[in-house]
Amino acid sequence: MIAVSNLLQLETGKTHLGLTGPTIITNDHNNSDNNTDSSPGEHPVVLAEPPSPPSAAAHAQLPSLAALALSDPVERWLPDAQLTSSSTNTAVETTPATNNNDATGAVPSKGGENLAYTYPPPPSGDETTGSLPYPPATPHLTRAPIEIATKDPAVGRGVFATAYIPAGEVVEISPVLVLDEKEYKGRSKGEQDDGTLKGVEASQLRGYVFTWGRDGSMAVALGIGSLFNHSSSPNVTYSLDYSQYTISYRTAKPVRQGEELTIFYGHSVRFSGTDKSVEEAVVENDAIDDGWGGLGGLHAVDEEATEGAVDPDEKRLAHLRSLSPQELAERDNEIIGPDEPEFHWKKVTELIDPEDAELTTMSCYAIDVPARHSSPVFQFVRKHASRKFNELAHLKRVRPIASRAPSPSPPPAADEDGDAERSHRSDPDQLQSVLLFPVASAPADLVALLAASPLASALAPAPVPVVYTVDVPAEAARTEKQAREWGAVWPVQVVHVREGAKAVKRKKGWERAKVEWVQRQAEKVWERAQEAGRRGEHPIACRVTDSWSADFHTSLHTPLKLVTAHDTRLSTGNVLSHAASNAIDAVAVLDLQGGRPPLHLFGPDAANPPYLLTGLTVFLSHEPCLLCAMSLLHSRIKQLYYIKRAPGAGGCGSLYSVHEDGGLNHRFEVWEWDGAQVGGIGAGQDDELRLDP
Ligand SMILES: C[S@@+](CC[C@H](N)C(=O)[O-])C[C@H]1O[C@@H](n2cnc3c(N)ncnc32)[C@H](O)[C@@H]1O
Repeated sequence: MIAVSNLLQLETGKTHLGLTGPTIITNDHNNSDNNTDSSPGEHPVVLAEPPSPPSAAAHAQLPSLAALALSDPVERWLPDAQLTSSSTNTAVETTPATNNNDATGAVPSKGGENLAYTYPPPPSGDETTGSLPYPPATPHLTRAPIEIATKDPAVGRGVFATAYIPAGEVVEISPVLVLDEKEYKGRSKGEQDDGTLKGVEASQLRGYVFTWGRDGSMAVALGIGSLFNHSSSPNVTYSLDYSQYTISYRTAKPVRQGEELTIFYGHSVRFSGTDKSVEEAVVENDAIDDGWGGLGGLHAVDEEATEGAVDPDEKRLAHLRSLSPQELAERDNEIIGPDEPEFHWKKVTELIDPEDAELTTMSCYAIDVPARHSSPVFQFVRKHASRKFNELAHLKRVRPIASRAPSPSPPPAADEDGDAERSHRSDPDQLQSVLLFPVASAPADLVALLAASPLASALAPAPVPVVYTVDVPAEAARTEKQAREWGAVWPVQVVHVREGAKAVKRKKGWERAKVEWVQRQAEKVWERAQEAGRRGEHPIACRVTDSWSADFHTSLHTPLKLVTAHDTRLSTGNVLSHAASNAIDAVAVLDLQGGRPPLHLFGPDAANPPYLLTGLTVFLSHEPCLLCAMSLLHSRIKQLYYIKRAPGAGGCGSLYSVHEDGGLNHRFEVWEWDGAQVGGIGAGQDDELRLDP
């Protein structure tokens, strides 16, 4: 049971516990991932519930395991500010519930709610003799090399490896005993909570139950499942199987012989009476019910840590709110160029911006003739050109011999119709090189044709000069700089027009408000990925949001998030449960339930009616693998931002660039974090994380 206090109430009055297992519906008010999105005192709105696991009272007609698993790692909510400001008549509301049931004393939260729910200490045994309540080792039958032992009386029994266990091994599948809310809490839904523990919750079992679904049911894991102790860096992850009524436990990391196998009980935990918990279970200050599951009785908030602390985001918002509309617009619209320190993103593209292109050359035939004889050469070329279009249109046709040697600024060259004439007029005997044909498309009998051409007659009795090959620029220059550099090879035309798909890297920068919006979304997905890692999953997360539009968003706009999901390959044993897939599935489930936020909350790119992820933006902690990149493409996303590359596996820049393959039926923009690798959001571990090891 996670954060019993962290209840969500829909308009129906239905109350939900934070989910156990990787499933998440989060109370905005308390969830770190959204705290910075919210105004204090306001509460999030859950627009839709993911498919519900069965309640203890409704075990018939179970949904498929797959359907449940898909929604497991998913959080969905709308930002408070938007909902309160723009959708007061929206169909749903949430209110924080309270829980005063704390055997060890209620710990009031900032808002006056009692959020604490502290674990009881393990049975103490006989203090006078120091004997343990249970034998130091307990016999059991399991195929996994594990033993139940008490190595630290303050923690009680735990599960230890008797031999090395590789990562990914299922070490236990525990059947569960499900208790409904009334049985567990000793009171019916809606019944006044008088602050005393009742029912099963009043017993020792309080420290042994897992939240089971969202209707208040709790599950006792029979077998070894109840004996895993908590760690904030666990080596075992687990998943709930609502159809089988089991919880399976799988190693998330290799475990050494003698090492304790631990699971993660919840975002922050408190164990009464055990000093160990203080170092072991660091209390994190603002997240309570992450819905990850874990055993019951999770405490809540560390008030001391948050008391008086000013949320930096709140401070920022307060400043922004103090600005006049004009001041705000000026600030928001200031363009931050890609080379400025605040700009942390680089576009992921294989396409080369023509303005940055290096010189490429092609081989051509040329001939040197006095300027006065240029015209017969041009006529000859026109007559024998094998292509309808002029393959050398991007080049000046003529180069005065004097300028053949490279020079920083070649003299203006003669062209076919104008400059040649001028050069002819200025000095008709000036020798100049004239381009004939690209070698690849020249007539096979070029020399013979020239010998029979009017040029030969014009030059007679002098012979037709030798035809030679010369390398010339293969493309027109796009900038004066390119024209200067490439012109040293052969005079080239300058074309200032940008064209189509190639013109992808317009370096105009982003509005300040967009820079901040992208940064905040990226930080949130990164936090979520780290969180997943702490729980023994691969530290990969995905966040689906609306798309930035300068006409629609301001820096006061609360980032809208449709879903956030994390990778669940380790807990589910399904190698396809990548974060992006989980997120895409979650959006589909949301839509099936009609739970997508009202369209007016989205920027103008969102499809109307909604269709897949059309027009939406996706933030990923890591570059998507090829499969996920294709899934995002099929989902019709508008943009993708990722923080870390996945060398050898990524489908958006590393192995391949799915997002700009002209043969596929959709394209999207991709940006990669380019900020500090130390101290920034991309800092730290998993640089080389492979998505498909
Ligand atoms: C599910 S039980 C685990 C098995 C338990 N140690 C036993 O002996 O039965 C949960 C209880 O174990 C203890 N515990 C688990 N993890 C702990 C930790 N990291 N630090 C201190 N106590 C812990 C707490 O007393 C908690 O109520």
